[in-house]
Amino acid sequence: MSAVLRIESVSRAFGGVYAVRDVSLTVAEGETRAVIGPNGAGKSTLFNLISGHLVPDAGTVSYGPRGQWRRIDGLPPHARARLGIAIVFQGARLFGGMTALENVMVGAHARTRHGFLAGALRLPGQRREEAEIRADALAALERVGLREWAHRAADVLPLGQQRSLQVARALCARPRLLLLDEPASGLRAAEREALAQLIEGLREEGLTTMLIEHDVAFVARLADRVSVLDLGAHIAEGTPEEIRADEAVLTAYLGEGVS
Ligand SMILES: Nc1ncnc2c1ncn2[C@@H]1O[C@H](COP(=O)(O)OP(=O)(O)OP(=O)(O)O)[C@@H](O)[C@H]1O
Repeated sequence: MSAVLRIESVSRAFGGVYAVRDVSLTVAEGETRAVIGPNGAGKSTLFNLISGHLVPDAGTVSYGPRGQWRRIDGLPPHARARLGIAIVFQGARLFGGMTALENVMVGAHARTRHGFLAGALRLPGQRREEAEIRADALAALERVGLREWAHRAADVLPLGQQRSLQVARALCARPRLLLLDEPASGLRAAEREALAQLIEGLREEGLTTMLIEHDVAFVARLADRVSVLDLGAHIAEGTPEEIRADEAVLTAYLGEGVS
C-alpha cells in the first residue's frame, strides 16, 4: 500500500528538553493510524509539527498523495487545506452565531477559488459556487449524521455533535488526509461510541486518518495501526493487539493502565 504521510527523524525541544525526539513513522493510504502515549509523551507536539503550528528542530514531515511527495514542515497551517489535509484541533471552536450548515460551509471555502469573503459578498460569479458549497456542506452533515441539525445554532448542539460537526467541516474541504487531535476528549460514553462509528465509516470510505489519543481503549477498535510515544520517543508500533501486549508500552502506561 502506498504512503500518504511520512515523518522522518523529527525532533523538537523546549528549553533544551525534547518533547519529541527522533520520531519516524509512515501512514499508509486508507489507513486509520492512532498515536497514543501517556501524559507528556509528546503527542500534541507531534500533532503540531504535522499541522504546522510548530516547526521541527530536525527532521522532515512529507505528504505524498498519489506518490506526489512534498515537504510540509515549515509550511504555514493554512497551506495544508489546499493540499488536501484537514485538521480538527482539540478544543476547536465553532462559530457560535452560525448554524451547523454555515459552520460547515466555512470549511468548504478553504478549497474554493473565491474564498469566504467573496462568497459572503455574493458577487455574481460566485453564486453557482456557493450553491455547490451548500450542497457539499449538506452532504458532509449527512455523512456525520447531522443532516437534521443543519439549521440549528451550532453552539447549542451537545458536545458529541459539536465534535461531529467539526469533522463535517473538515470533510467539506474534501481532504485526502484527516488529522484529529484527541477527538474523544471530554465526551460521554455514548458520544464516544458515535464518534468511533463515524471514524470507522470514514475508514470504510477509504479516507486516511491520523488521530492523537490519550485513551487506548478508544483507538483499539478503530485503528489499523497504533504508534506509541513515551517521553518524546516512538517506542512501539503495531496493530492494537500487538500494542496491548507490548512490554515497553505496558511499562510506559504503568500506573495509568492500558485499558
Ligand atoms: N510550548 C511548550 N513549552 C514548553 N514545554 C512544552 C511545550 N509544549 C510541550 N512541552 C513539553 O513537552 C513535553 C510533551 O508535551 P506534549 O503536550 O506534546 O505531550 P502530550 O503527549 O500531548 O501530553 P498530554 O497527553 O498530557 O496532552 C511535556 O514535557 C511538555 O511539558
